[in-house]
Amino acid sequence: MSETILKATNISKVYGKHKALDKVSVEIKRGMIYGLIGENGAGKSSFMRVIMGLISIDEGQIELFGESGATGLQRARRKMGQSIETPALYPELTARENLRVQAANGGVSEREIDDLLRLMNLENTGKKKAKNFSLGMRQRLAIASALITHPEFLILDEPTNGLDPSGIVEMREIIGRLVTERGMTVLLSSHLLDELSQVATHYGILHHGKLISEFSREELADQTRQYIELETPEVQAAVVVLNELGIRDYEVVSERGINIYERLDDAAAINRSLVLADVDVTRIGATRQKLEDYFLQLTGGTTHA
Ligand SMILES: Nc1ncnc2c1ncn2[C@@H]1O[C@H](COP(=O)(O)OP(=O)(O)OP(=O)(O)O)[C@@H](O)[C@H]1O
Repeated sequence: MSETILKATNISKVYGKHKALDKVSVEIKRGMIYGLIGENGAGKSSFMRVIMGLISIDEGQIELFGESGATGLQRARRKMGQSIETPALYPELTARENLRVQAANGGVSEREIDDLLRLMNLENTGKKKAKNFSLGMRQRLAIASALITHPEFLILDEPTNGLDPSGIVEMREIIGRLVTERGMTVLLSSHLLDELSQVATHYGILHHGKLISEFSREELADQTRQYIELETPEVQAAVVVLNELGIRDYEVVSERGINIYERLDDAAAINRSLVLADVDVTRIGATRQKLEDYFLQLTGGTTHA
């Protein structure tokens, strides 16, 4: 991962008196899937629009594919696709027919339509017209339309919004494929950290127009790591047993609570040892910090994602 695809520096956007973006800096390298997370109104769409050149900025610099300045950015944006302003889907046409029209509009060949239909899990939609598609199918068709011109960098605004759990999983898989099969770079947004948790390689948390935190997938996994949650009225006695079992990576988190960060598959055996030592256990089990709790922690816990 070396080439910088997007370098946005100190981007600010003001609507009247409202600062929708406040000195936002983001760097995206080739092959990254960058997830922009923020509650409604945090500025996600504004940032994406700014990057695509759909709205102007009040402050800051944008560099795309190493290019800057009006002409350079215009050239660079030809290598980009987006689903911010969803291309009009023709409701009376099938998925294939829609893509044919998009190919004609984009002045590109129809050669890849089959591959795009497969990539987007739309190959079996046959004669079904777009007006009869589910929301997930419509979103996938919109992405297929954005891909018809072979973009290297794709911007997707809330691609999982409104989808049911299986639709979300499908969308995540598809986005993963864009990177593995097509070598693309993706910037996408969601108001839920959890929805992008298994797809993005990097995250930026946007809150009231400010980028308040950035972390990688690995850092997120560390922050929200799995542990065994042990609840007992006899914390001191339990600690003695844990030490006897050779468990070192644990933390007493409350008067009745201990989090154990190792031997995650051994909760039953740990429970047996505690009971044998006459330590009351009111609850024991593997758990993981909820991503949305982590999000609230980052944003100050005052708002809901
Ligand atoms: N054209 C506009 N004129 C005035 N205010 C705007 C305009 N577009 C956006 N805003 C305001 O700027 C802020 C950021 O909006 P933006 O759409 O970028 O947020 P978002 O994170 O994408 O939220 P959502 O998920 O609701 O789309 C919001 O307070 C919004 O009301």
